[in-house]
Amino acid sequence: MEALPAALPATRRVALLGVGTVGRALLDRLADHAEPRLSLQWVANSRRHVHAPQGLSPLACAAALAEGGAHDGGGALPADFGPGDIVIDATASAELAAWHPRWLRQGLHVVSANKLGLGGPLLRQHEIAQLANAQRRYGDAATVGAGLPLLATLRGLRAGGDRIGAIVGVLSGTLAWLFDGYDGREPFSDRVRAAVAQGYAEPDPRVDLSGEDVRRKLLILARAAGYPLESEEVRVDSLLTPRLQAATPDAVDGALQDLDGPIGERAARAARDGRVLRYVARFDAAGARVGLETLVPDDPLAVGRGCDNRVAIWSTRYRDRPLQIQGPGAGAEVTAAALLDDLLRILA
Ligand SMILES: NC(=O)C1=CN([C@@H]2O[C@H](COP(=O)(O)OP(=O)(O)OC[C@H]3O[C@@H](n4cnc5c(N)ncnc54)[C@H](OP(=O)(O)O)[C@@H]3O)[C@@H](O)[C@H]2O)C=CC1
Ligand SMILES: N[C@@H](CC=O)C(=O)O
Repeated sequence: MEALPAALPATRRVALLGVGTVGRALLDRLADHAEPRLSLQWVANSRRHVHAPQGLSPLACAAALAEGGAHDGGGALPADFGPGDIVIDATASAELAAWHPRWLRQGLHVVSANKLGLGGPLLRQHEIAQLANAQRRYGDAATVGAGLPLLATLRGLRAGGDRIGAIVGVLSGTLAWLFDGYDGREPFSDRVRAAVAQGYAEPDPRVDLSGEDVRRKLLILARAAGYPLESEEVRVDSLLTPRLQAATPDAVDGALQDLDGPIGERAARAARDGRVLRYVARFDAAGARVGLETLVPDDPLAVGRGCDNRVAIWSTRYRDRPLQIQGPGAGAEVTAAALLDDLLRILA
C-alpha cells in the first residue's frame, strides 16, 4: 500500500509591529530559529509598512521597510489575516495597545512587549483576560521582567490554590542599571544616555524616569495576582523635574541635566551613609506604590547587578519567607527571546 503523504504543518501569517531595539532583535532570533510554520507577511514601524503575502525573510525586513509604503501607525492588518494568525506588538504605542482586544476578537493571537495592553486601563486588561483562550492566545511574557518567569509563577501559584499576599521588587532594568554602584560623582544625565544606548530604556526615557514603566509592570503583576487595580491606585514617586516632564521630545536630552543635582546629591548622601538607592515597587496590604528608596547594601532588593530585576512574592505557601526571582529585566536579546517563547507556545 502506498504511504500517505505526511500532513503539512499549518502555516500562520505573522505581523510584526515595531522594528526598533526589540523588533530588530526578534527578527534576528527568527532568522536563527527558522520556523516553517510562521510566515512573516506584514511588518510596520510608525511610518512605513511592507506587505509580502509570499513571506518575508526576517533578515530582509529592515531594507524592505526602508523602501516600504506609507503607514498610519494604526493596527489594521491585511484582509487575509484571520483566525489563527499572529500579531506581535513590539512598540510602546498606546494606539496599538487599544487594538489588542480588537485583534483577539478577530481570532488573532497577540504577542506583546507593549505593557499598555495589560498594564494600561483596567477595562482593557479585563477585556483581554476575557477574550484570550487556547484559540486566541495573549502572549505577555515580555511585558514584565523581559521574560523572567514572574507572570508564569504568579499564575502557577494561583492555579495551585495560593492567595498572593504581597509583591515587592525592582522592576525596571533601566533604573536598576542607573543606580547600580551610583554614588553621585558622575552626572546622572550621562548615565541615562548610556542606558538609552544599551537599549534598556523606553522609546521616551521619561517613561522610565517618571516611574510610569514600573507602575505599568506592578499593575500587570498585581492584576495577574488577582487584584483588579486601577492605574490611579498606584502611588508613583517620579524622578522627573517639572521642566523635564514638560519638555518636547526634541528637548528631552538637554533637560536631562536637571536630574544631575537632585539625584546626584541623593546618591552621594546615600553613599556617605553606606547605603544604596533602588527604585522599588510594592504591592501589599498597605496598597501599591513605586518610588526611590534608600536601602542597606545587603538588602535583598539591592543585591542584583546591572539591569537585574529582583522580585519577592509572598503567598499562602510562601508566608514566612518569600519566593524570590532575579535576573536581567531589560535588553533586546532577553526581550526578543521572551517574544519568541510566546510565539512558539502558540504553535505547540
Ligand atoms: N528595550 C527593552 O529592554 C524592553 C522593551 N520592552 C517593550 O518593547 C517595546 C519596544 O521597545 P523598544 O524596541 O526598546 O523601542 P524602540 O523605540 O527601539 O522601537 C519602537 C518601534 O515601534 C515603532 N512604532 C511606534 N509606534 C508605532 C505604531 N503606531 N505602529 C507601528 N510601529 C510603531 C517605532 O517606529 P519608528 O521607528 O517609526 O518610530 C519603532 O520601530 C516597548 O513597549 C517596551 O516597553 C519590553 C521589555 C524590555
Ligand atoms: N524600559 C524597561 C524595559 C523593559 O521592560 C526597563 O528598563 O525595565
